[in-house]
Amino acid sequence: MRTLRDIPALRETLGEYRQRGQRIALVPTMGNLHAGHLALVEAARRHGDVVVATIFVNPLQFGPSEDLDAYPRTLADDQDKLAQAGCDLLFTPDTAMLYPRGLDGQTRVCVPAVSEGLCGGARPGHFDGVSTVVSILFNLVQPDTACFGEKDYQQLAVIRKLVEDLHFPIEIVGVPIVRADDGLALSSRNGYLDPDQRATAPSLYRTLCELRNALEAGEPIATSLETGLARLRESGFEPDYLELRDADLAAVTATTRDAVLLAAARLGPTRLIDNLTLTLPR
Ligand SMILES: Nc1ncnc2c1ncn2[C@@H]1O[C@H](COP(=O)(O)OP(=O)(O)OP(=O)(O)O)[C@@H](O)[C@H]1O
Ligand SMILES: CC(C)(CO)[C@@H](O)C(=O)[O-]
Ligand code: BAL
Repeated sequence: MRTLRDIPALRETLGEYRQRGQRIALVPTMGNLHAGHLALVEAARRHGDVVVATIFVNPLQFGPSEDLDAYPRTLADDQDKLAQAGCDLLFTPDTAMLYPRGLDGQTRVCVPAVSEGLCGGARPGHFDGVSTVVSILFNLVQPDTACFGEKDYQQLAVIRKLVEDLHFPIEIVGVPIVRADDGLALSSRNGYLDPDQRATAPSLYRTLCELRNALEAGEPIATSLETGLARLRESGFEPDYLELRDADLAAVTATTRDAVLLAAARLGPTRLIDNLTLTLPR
């Protein structure tokens, strides 16, 4: 696996792939890789002839009081994992390479509606930062396919709309959530949890499972969500949101069948997200 840090070298190598007629599958990440990321690489291998991963902790998607500085940076370990997983090329630009005018002068991409509420409500400007960096990566790599995790359900919806609205000729592949044995969705931020918090963390998933069962059995939505929120608080979480939306993240109506439960909740300073799809009864 090659690791490249600058744009001209990236373009040269991508040009060689294209000359050979190879289809390019992209896996954008912020590093500190775990089995969830490696599932994206596996999906990328199925969809492309060459896999290009990126590691960039994007300052544009972090709020001023968020964990940009603390975010784990583990490049050597990530390189080993990616090479073993069959990644062909790793692009690891720094901030000056992607945003040469600085963050304030940077042109931004905003995907309306779907970026609002949920994580977009709790993290103002977050999805503009994601949409901007993903657009830059799409323009630089010009992949045939790009893989994103369903753990970041709203992010995946934002990127699908971005690709449609900006006419990027890229197939977006959503990859199912990879969980620990106790159900906790794998996340780089799980590393912030102390042992007690790590023992509590799976109750986010357990609460979503209980709620899904209640909703699929026809329990009323509002009271089920209230019970779920109370359960999270009893477990020690401070919820940002717990919502039921339709599969496209629009409000649920009387005719909605395919729905998704989405939650973000804090355990101490650590913010965890998770979601579960379900089918509402007729
Ligand atoms: N458990 C998981 N299962 C499937 N995909 C995942 C999982 N965790 C992360 N991903 C996906 O990996 C990609 C890169 O995510 P990122 O590098 O932010 O990792 P992360 O573990 O989600 O970190 P964070 O703690 O910042 O949310 C995203 O498309 C994300 O949805
Ligand atoms: C898509 C992404 C790599 C953009 O920085 C990031 O939001 C992530 O890791 O999910
Ligand atoms: N996994 C999404 C990146 C973020 O939380 O900033």
